Amino acid sequence: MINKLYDTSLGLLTDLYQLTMAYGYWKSGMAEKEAVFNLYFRKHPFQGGYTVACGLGSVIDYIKEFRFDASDLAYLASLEGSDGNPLFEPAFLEYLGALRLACSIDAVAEGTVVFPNEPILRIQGSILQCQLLETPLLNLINFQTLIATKAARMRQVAQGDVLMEFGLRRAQGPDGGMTASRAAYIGGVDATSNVLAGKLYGIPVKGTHAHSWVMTFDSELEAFETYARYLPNNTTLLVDTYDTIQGVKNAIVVGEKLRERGHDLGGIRLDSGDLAYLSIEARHLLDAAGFHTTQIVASNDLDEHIMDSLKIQGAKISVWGIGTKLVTAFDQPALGGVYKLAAIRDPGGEWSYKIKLSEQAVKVSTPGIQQVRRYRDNAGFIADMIYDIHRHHPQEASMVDPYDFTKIRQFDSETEFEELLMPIFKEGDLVYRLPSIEASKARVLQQLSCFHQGVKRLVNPHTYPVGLEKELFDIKTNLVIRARSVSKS
Ligand SMILES: Nc1ncnc2c1ncn2[C@@H]1O[C@H](COP(=O)(O)OP(=O)(O)OP(=O)(O)O)[C@@H](O)[C@H]1O
Ligand SMILES: O=P(O)(O)OC[C@H]1O[C@H](OP(=O)(O)OP(=O)(O)O)[C@H](O)[C@@H]1O
Ligand SMILES: O=C(O)c1cccnc1
Repeated sequence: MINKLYDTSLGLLTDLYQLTMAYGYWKSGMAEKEAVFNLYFRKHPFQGGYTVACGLGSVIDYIKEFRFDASDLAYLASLEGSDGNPLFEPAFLEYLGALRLACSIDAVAEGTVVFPNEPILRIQGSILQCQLLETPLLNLINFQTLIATKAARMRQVAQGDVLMEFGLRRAQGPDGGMTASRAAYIGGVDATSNVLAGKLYGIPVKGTHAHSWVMTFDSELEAFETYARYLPNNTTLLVDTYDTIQGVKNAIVVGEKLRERGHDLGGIRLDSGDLAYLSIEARHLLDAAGFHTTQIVASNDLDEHIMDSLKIQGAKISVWGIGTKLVTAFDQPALGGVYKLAAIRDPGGEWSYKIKLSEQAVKVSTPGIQQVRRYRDNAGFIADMIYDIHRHHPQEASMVDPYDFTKIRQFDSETEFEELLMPIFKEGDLVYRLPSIEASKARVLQQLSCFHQGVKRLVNPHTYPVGLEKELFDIKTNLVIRARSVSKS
């Protein structure tokens, strides 16, 4: 999608430092050193208790398209260092021009519920190639995961109501709008007003009309009548341009005419004022006139908290139109996903595990070639365990709380589980069939239904247990101790 938007290949959609490091690896003969990186986040967005992974579809498109074309190389050749000489030598640019990605990528499926420190993507390949992918992978996963999570939160509040995404006009540019529409649909909205997203992603498109339609006519009634005459099968009338209650009455007049012609009044839309009071009044008026199935649509700066409050107030809203707060993730506009080196293969073929130290314990990275095991019982998911695929003995496991090593949980060989990371690319070849966008959307609901209600609540959610398998925990602890002593010596 984005390459079409900008009419270019996408090798340069990265930070300059990835290219300067790549050059350094190439010059020093380290380019082919094998490495493993993990992409994960440290804290749920929106002070929530869960996160919905999204963006793998775009990652697959990106990796398939990845290359540096002649114009990219010409641009890189024009870059200069501080001494005015070219930053990159021609032989390196030739190397980039011939580069074909040969990384192996394992990832969790789109729509999977994930938790802090769990790898969403694990990338294994030459250090040079893994490094080049850091920025684009974070770009593709962070935003879509954020928006899918926001939409999932709204879906949890809306329960069975219809959710429409109206955000394109407020989105962060064209690509922000397109990706938000895709991620919001996977996360839980039913339709979008974004017609290009409808065409390209197969998302249902829906909409009402704007205030300008009403203002164009001499009266609101004439505006409603004209709209209903020409769009009798798409008639949701915006009733708040002048006086909302009078607007509902005018909509009922038009609804009666629609009925005489064999159609029905689809809905009315409220876009200002007290949405609880007005929706209850509108429902009375509509029901009294026999319009029991006419929907009440609400919009106006809605988010999951206002929706929740409106539900508690008994608002009679059955369709929610949500724009700005959804597509911009208004209260937390970025997910802090990171991409960290976890292992490097020695010349002898052995893996050497790596950690990034930090003063804050939560920021110390976890080493190893990781997989996530999600345990369940009859009631649903009970805990996730991050383990090292080369070390762990799969039958029985001890899981350590990484922030309190005295908390240890045992899982016997009878406990059911699923593994979250699946092979996506093997040495550059795609080995995964991306599920349909509908299947990814269904996965979110199916996954969320298996978590305790406390994990899903909006305020002070319960912390779902995520631990490290004991052997991995010990490896990490020893590496931290060693790294701290080296940094002091
Ligand atoms: N009953 C309610 N409880 C909680 N929040 C509400 C309720 N009714 C509306 N809201 C929210 O309150 C905010 C009201 O926005 P605002 O102050 O812009 O008023 P307005 O009615 O939209 O006025 P305007 O005519 O300028 O559009 C919106 O975010 C809306 O979703
Ligand atoms: O409020 P949002 O969640 O972003 O939903 C989209 C909004 O976009 C439209 O109006 P617009 O905001 O363009 O104009 P208005 O504020 O005058 O209604 C629509 O009427 C909604 O209010
Ligand atoms: O169809 C609508 O009602 C709509 C579309 C975009 C933004 N606001 C409303």
